[in-house]
Amino acid sequence: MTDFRQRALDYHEFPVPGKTAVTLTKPAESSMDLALAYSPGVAEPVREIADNADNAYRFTNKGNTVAVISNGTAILGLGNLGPLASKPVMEGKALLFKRFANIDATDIQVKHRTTEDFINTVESIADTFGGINLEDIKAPECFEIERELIARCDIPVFHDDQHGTAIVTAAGMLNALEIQGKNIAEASFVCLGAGAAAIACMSLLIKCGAKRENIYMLDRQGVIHSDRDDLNEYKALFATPTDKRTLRDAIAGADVFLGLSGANLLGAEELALMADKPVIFACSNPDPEISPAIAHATRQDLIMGTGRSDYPNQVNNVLCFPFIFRGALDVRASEINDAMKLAAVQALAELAKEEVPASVLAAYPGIDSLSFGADYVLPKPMDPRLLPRIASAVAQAAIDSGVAQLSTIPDYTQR
Ligand SMILES: O=C([O-])CC(=O)C(=O)O
Ligand SMILES: [Mg+2]
Repeated sequence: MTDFRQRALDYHEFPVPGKTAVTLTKPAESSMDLALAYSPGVAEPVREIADNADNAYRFTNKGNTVAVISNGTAILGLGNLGPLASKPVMEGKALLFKRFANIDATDIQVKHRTTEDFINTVESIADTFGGINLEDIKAPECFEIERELIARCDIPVFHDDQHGTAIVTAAGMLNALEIQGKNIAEASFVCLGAGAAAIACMSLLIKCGAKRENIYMLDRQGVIHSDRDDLNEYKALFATPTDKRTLRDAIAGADVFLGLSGANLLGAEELALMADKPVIFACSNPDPEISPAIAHATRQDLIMGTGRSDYPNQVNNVLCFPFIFRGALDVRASEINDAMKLAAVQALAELAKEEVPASVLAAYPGIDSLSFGADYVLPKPMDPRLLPRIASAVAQAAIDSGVAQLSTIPDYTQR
């Protein structure tokens, strides 16, 4: 483990600090190149954009850029460690945007006093970019931040920890429940955590057929029930009339455990109390609510997912955010709406049921076969089919729901 720690630090430090850099897309070798790139040539696109803002998509990098913006108040499952400490994660998201969807992402860490300050800062710089990916911002502020920025900006604003996580969770959950022979409308859910990801996941699962009355959500105080008077408006949506108070009370007989909270909060004794053939998605990063080793030692009939890449069933927003932005940017969608999110859920869930090409297996040494089942409920992040499938489904949904400004979907197989 210390070895891995050192390796991770070295990866970030050498050969140059950090994970991203800027590259040039135009020649800058001759004096003519410079005359075109800078003064006097640059004045021409300036005039065009001043005349018509849409020309920014034609003459600048706006249309292929996403700002990854955080204030560091909820970094992974590590907590509120401040904006600067979130920079490795935001650079990491930029790396993933580039690697998986060829989107040029810029990481931005915002130090602010009030929520309004943060909103104003992001609004003020939004026009620079084709889209805004909000990341690792704590609840409940993240809900107001996202709502306000969607209203004030005419580019897509997407809080990845809410919707990216929810889309991947919903796709994996639909598949896992199908494999376990359970119907989402009858399944009972325990959601440990009541932050941004938890609320978004349960809300999207309800849109996919889960019943609100079959859900127990827990925060640090225990079960969110109707007699509590300490609930914000978002948690209150999940308050149920019940005598259950603890995780142990809630989990007895449950079909699903969804963890979006912190490390090691689910005990083996509690896992043992769940219904037959349960689904456990322990998604706290980097350390899950229960380790797969303990979970599998406790019972054999479960399907287990985590947020990590080193175990089967990685339930992580990396399976969504690069591709949903690719589709949104390519048809210049003004927002990422529910129709686009549900299209992404469906595309992701369906892809897991298809045969896995040898090129995907080659990217995972140590795995010699993958097929739809308990250890493969979601596609692998290295699967090159994610881009064409999700981006085109999302772009089509944007067109069909009337938020796209362009009506042609690129041929992703030609990229
Ligand atoms: O970064 C990850 O692995 C997933 C994520 O967004 C988080 O945990 O906040
Ligand atoms: Mg995050």
